Amino acid sequence: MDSILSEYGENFGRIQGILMYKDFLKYWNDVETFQARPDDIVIATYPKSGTTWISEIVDMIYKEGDAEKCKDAIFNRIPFLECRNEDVLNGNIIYLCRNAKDVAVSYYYFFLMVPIHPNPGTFSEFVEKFMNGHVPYGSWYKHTQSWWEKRKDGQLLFLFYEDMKEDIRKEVIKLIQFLGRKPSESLIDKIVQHTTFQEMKKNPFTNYTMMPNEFMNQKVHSFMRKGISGDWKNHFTVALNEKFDKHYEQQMKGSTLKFKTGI
Ligand SMILES: Nc1ncnc2c1ncn2[C@@H]1O[C@H](COP(=O)(O)O)[C@@H](OP(=O)(O)O)[C@H]1O
Ligand SMILES: CCc1ccc(OS(=O)(=O)O)cc1
Repeated sequence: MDSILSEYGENFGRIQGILMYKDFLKYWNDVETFQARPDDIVIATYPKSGTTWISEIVDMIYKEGDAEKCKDAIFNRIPFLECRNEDVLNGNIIYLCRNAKDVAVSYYYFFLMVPIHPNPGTFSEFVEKFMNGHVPYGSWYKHTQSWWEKRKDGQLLFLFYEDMKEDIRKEVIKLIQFLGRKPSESLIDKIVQHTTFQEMKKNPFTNYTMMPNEFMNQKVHSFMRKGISGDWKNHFTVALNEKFDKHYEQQMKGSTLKFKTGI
């Protein structure tokens, strides 16, 4: 066992070198051999980028804006398909990404509240792990860039959390159109209203309160923590920010993928 893996403990393993929850590895073969149908929709995200938010919006589109039909835990309505062989992926894909600094902040608090994780240490120690990809799902830099390159293949709608924060109506219209539906004002209104941070925070089907405390301890803080862009400014010191930016430039060199780092 390598030193990173031993720090994470028995509930973690590696797949293709990437750190992963062991429970997700059990069915890895099924994940790899999964065949999407052309009318399937796959949502892809790096953790803490707004997976729950985009999932609720997509399900509301499918349920034609009827929130009554969305009354089951979000992870049952939109099940996780963690990782798979992209070559056989012929369904439509929605990729949602979020700037690295806010993801690192959100991930840090996720480590603190979900006891399966090792103690993340100080924020700056955690950021070091994040920069090295020593977190579940591995390197944010590789994840986002590989999906950014795939957008050219078509069938992929690439969205940004920051754009959703800035103008949710615009992004919801893009989603409705991508899913081949008509963006009526009434459908957009219902979705926008139902998926605000405040609504999703109090909705037991999206706020993960259905999970027992032993799995997710919402006494530490709620799963729906802040839901803002730019919270990194409250966590990164000037020195840490400079170090992060330097590393970021190296990792993203040559990439045309650009983020808004705070609205
Ligand atoms: N409706 C919404 N609007 C804005 N942010 C939302 C949201 N629903 C969830 N989020 C935020 O998305 C992050 C969780 O992402 P995921 O679902 O991929 O785990 C959390 O970020 P914060 O920890 O910064 O608050 C959470 O608050
Ligand atoms: C700890 C299990 C778990 C749950 C949810 C995850 O995804 S996300 O952060 O909501 O994107 C990842 C791991």
